Amino acid sequence: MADRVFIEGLEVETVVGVYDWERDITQRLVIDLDMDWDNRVPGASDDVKDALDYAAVSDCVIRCLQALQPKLLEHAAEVLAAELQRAFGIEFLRLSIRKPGAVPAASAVGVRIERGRRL
Ligand SMILES: Nc1nc2c(c(=O)[nH]1)N=C([C@H](O)[C@@H](O)CO)CN2
Repeated sequence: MADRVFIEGLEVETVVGVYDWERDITQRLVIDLDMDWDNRVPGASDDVKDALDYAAVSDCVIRCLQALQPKLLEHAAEVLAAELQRAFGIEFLRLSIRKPGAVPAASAVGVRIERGRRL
């Protein structure tokens, strides 16, 4: 299945980081998601109930990360991937989390994972 629903550059402000000083502030994370979904069904019905609703997924990402307040980006990615697969029935997804301010000499650092089985 080559069909996807994607979200790029979703910005989430949350407590994140391993150091003590990071637990007292919020920082910006930037999320990219690429999710397998059979778009032929909503393509035929023109009904959002058949679609993977990118607005609902975006809300879920923001709520999940703000509740989790992770130390590591790896933990954030793992929990987020599992929650999105469970809540929306996504079989396979690619997820990256960037932390733009973390290494001043780099424009961004982060993690990227793939979870699930391709459709
Ligand atoms: N692989 C990782 N390395 C580091 C992480 C992380 O989440 N994953 N986090 C930090 C600190 O929180 C850093 O971002 C503070 O600037 C260091 N390395």
